[in-house]
Amino acid sequence: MRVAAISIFPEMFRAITDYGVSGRAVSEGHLVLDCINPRTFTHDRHRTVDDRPYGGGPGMVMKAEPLEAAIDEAVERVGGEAKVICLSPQGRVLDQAMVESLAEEPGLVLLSGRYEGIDERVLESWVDEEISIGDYVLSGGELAAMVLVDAVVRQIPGVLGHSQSAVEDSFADGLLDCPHYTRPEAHRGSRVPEVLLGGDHERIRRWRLKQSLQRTLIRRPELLQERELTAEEQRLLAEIENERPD
Ligand SMILES: Cc1cccc(C(=O)NCC2(NC(=O)c3cccc4nocc34)CCCC2)c1
Repeated sequence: MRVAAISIFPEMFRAITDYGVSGRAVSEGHLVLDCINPRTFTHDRHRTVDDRPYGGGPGMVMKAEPLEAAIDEAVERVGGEAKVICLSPQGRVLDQAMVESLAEEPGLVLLSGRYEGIDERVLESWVDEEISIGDYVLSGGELAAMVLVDAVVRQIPGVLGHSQSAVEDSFADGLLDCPHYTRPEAHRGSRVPEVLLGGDHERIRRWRLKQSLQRTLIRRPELLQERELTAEEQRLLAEIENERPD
């Protein structure tokens, strides 16, 4: 997958190109990430990318011209058929279904704002979709762009080893994760659940699924509303309901 990230802080993207799963995806060629700085497309002495807002008010607004030139370059780098996404608090909040859909795109251009935001004419004419990673105030869109790339790159075949993708398959479909444990068996007097110490893999699978269902029911019940439950999951939920203290 080819991605072009537009940002006045391109070095930030080293966080995903140089580490972990996304870093390996880059080194193995599953992901090509170009970072494009709108400042490259300024022509004044101060390389201005922002200016004061019409209508007054605090802060600055990112100028349309440098951003549009950067988007043009980005679309070319990505190879023409690119979906142009602006990471923005006004966007649709990212979820796993959107991640899986974005992973099907041949190329993505990700625009990250700074200051108070970007000139609206860029959104109107050049941006296909605005996406948010959540309802809180950030200093810029770069971390959001990196969250999106990290989530999307895990969907690319060959990026995750079999074991990791098995984890993805079992729980990425809308449940919270089960508890995880590793050595030692007893840590500060707290022991690992006996079921995990035996070798009964079917019993372990069922225990983990029940734990995920229980956590989802307690912490994020709304996730269960949206999700088809298998017969087994319905049985386990009934067990959980019966075991719940009144
Ligand atoms: C709830 C709320 C209301 C009004 C402004 C802001 C806010 O944070 N404004 C600042 C900016 N925020 C983001 O870009 C941003 C923020 C949050 C999630 C995101 N997902 O993608 C990009 C995101 C926008 C221009 C520069 C950074 C937040």
